[in-house]
Amino acid sequence: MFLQLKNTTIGYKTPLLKEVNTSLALGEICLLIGNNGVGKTTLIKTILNQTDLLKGEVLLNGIKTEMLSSKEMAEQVAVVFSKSQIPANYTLRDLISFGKYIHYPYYFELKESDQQEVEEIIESLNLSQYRDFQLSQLSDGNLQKAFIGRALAQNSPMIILDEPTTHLDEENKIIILKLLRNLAKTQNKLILFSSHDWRLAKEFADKIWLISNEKLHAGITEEILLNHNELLNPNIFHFNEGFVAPQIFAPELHTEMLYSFLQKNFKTDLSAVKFTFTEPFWEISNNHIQYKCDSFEEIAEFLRNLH
Ligand SMILES: Nc1ncnc2c1ncn2[C@@H]1O[C@H](COP(=O)(O)OP(=O)(O)OP(=O)(O)O)[C@@H](O)[C@H]1O
Repeated sequence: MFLQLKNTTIGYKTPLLKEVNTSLALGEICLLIGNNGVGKTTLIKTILNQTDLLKGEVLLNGIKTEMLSSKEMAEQVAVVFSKSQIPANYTLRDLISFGKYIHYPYYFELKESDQQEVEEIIESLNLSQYRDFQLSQLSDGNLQKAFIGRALAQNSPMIILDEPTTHLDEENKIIILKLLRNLAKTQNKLILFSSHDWRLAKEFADKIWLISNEKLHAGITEEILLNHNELLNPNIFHFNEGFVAPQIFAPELHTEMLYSFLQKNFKTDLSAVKFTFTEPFWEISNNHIQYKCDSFEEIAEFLRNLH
């Protein structure tokens, strides 16, 4: 296991997360989730040895992180912070090249093989046409890719990203998440990333680390979701408190859409109403009344007349 947490307690004066025992292997991609302020960034900083542990150990590649110099740490882990400062007057190629400088003093010329590698990273991220752009001229999506490129140039086995999809539109979020999963699978990188877009991000993650109630719940994505009903339970979106869902017999997407429509528009208990979707109609039954609707507008009208 590349990253190991052993009886780890993290926090500041008071603990945020207690007695964690878990690990991650190379080739895995893990999503770190939890409400604002539960300690995601603190956990990341603790792994990076930027914040002191309160108790226990963190091991990277079998070595306690507190034993690693900052250079040795950089050889093991590359980091992309969401609030990364944009260095002024540098091009995209410069930024990605910076990843190589963990290996040399800053005044060194990069070796030809390093320059070649930087070019390959630029190509692999589909950024060739922006190679010589100033960073301030890049779109948010491409800038985020460039920061990931810098992390790749560092050649470390693990990459940690703090909210890599913040500020991106849906299309760019998916591009970044696909890219991260590809890196884990094709280059055997261990990727740990936090995200508030976790409903989307979970589609790309092998594992989830969920922080709640000062505990870290770690496991295979789908298993964590199954065991933490509160994450997927649509009740959390309920706009109307008094709404109780009807029985719905329909394909998954139709069920979801009907549920979504009803919970926004009705405050009532619909548990006695049964909806069955038989293309192209919704058959509705309620206390021996049968009705057929072919649009959500008609369904709304039917239900309004019912109550
Ligand atoms: N240097 C510090 N000293 C003391 N307390 C801190 C320090 N940094 C953060 N905290 C507190 O620790 C708690 C966890 O903060 P952290 O940034 O780790 O949460 P987070 O889960 O990343 O939150 P968010 O989702 O909002 O980014 C917060 O209550 C924060 O105020």
